[in-house]
Amino acid sequence: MSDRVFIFDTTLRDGEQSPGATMNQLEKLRIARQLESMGVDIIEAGFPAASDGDFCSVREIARSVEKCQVAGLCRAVPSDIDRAWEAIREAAHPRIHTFIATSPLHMKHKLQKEPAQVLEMAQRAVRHACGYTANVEFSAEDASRSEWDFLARITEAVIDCGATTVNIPDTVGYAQPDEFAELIRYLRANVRNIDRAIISVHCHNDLGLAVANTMAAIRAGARQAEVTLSGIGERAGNAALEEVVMNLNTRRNFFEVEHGIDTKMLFPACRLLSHIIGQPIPPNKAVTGANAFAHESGIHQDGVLKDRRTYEIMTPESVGRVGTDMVLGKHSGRHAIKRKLDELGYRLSEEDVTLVADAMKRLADIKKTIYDEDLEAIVLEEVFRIPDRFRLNHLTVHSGTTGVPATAAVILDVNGEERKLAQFGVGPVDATFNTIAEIIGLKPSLERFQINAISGGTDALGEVTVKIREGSRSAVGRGADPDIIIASAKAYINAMNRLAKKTEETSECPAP
Ligand SMILES: CC(=O)SCCNC(=O)CCNC(=O)[C@H](O)C(C)(C)COP(=O)(O)OP(=O)(O)OC[C@H]1O[C@@H](n2cnc3c(N)ncnc32)[C@H](O)[C@@H]1OP(=O)(O)O
Ligand SMILES: CC(C)C(=O)C(=O)O
Repeated sequence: MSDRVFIFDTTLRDGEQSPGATMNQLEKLRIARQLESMGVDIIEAGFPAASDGDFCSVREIARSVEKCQVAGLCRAVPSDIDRAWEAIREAAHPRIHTFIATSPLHMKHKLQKEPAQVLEMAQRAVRHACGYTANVEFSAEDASRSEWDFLARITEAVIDCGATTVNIPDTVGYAQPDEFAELIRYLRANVRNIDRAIISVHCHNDLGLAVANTMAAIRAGARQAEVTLSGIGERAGNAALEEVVMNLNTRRNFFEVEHGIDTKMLFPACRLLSHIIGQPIPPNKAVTGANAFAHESGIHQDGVLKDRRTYEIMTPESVGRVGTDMVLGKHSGRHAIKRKLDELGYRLSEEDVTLVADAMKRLADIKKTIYDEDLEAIVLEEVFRIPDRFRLNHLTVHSGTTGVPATAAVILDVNGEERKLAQFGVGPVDATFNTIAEIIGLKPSLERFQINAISGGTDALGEVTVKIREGSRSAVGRGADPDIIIASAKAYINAMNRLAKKTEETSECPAP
């Protein structure tokens, strides 16, 4: 058996099924590029038959990603498979991923089919997909609640039809680690041709066991792990990529398998995702949470001061959380900035480094020390921001205790045309948002407003996240600035841009 575990990232497909985690095409492309430079083996880019928007995103990712395989998910029906192939066929390494449920519950009540019909559909689907490519994955949805004998028969049948990866999902997060490992061992022992395919697992987190089940399955012989950044996904989510990879790394002697991930890119990738979907990383999140390497109590601090290994089983540096002695400020040059970006896990083009360097100099004029978090906020703001239709040119706010309502005067660039207006509000943020909304001509409801200080001190960058909604469409936006009212305006405008982008994408993506 191979000692290499393939990392299959489904942030852009199952991850996007997480409530509130919708991404637009450009954002998906950015995540895909980050995954590619991190060394992910397969990117599941979406479900092309779901919508024209999904189709276009998958096609764009397939066109631009070179090193990874790009998978498109589809039901076991010919029209879905055709659509998936259409979307991924320009990829350097395309993969069709087709699935059908195999548990008695799903077959009887959802598919309303007999097991024999499901078996037949699975075989036909794999044969149909193999007509397009030799790289075909088959998933037995709800495998962990399926009858083992039937699961073994369908697995053997799809391998005979040409499937090269067979995925065993714990679709509803029901399995227990020992039991799931036993299932993998059972399939290895009872599927005649199992050596012709890679066994994959795809675990959900309904009982908080997604990573534990994935690790147990790898121990039992699974050689592909389906994961998402930060574990986002349907309901309680999927196994978190960063946790699975750091289990493999930290307990290398226990698992005795290799993977191709550059672990220094884990933290930046999760931060990028968090920025894009507007969902902060919980402080106690393993590997990437703010507290994951923090030591609060005296005995722990004493131990760490004497030898970090007493309470740290991995180093923050190994997952891309760096704190070096190189401090950036207004006198820093391009080389230092580039080196720091590299340490932080951002592999940027020369053009993007220039954007970051210019923004850093502007910030350094008003803030003496630029911390890593400040630089990261600049990257997210300057490089990973979608092209703006609305841009803030000027903002002045008056507020205080004088009895005069807060007033905001805003100059916005709207599609290249300068527009100005002043409005009142209950407070400075309300006045600013009212004015911006009036200029743009949209009046979305504000569902979330959150502000965090990025680094310490009263001159810290403030990072604002907002979520707005207009009818069925919602969008999150972020903005960072040492002035929290400006950060709020940037976040609101960013959300407005993303709301507008969502409308454009649905109408822009033509069926091929
Ligand atoms: C576990 C997972 O994460 S699975 C992936 C989940 N992702 C998605 O569902 C993607 C988004 N989905 C969609 O956009 C839509 O559901 C579509 C386009 C796929 C299908 O839409 P519709 O044709 O309107 O069907 P709808 O979603 O209402 O019902 C699903 C149908 O597919 C059938 N079906 C479900 N899974 C499969 C499968 N793997 N293979 C074949 N048929 C299937 C269902 O039995 C049902 O059939 P029926 O209409 O004969 O009762
Ligand atoms: C389609 C499969 C892979 C899936 O997402 C699941 O079973 O959860």
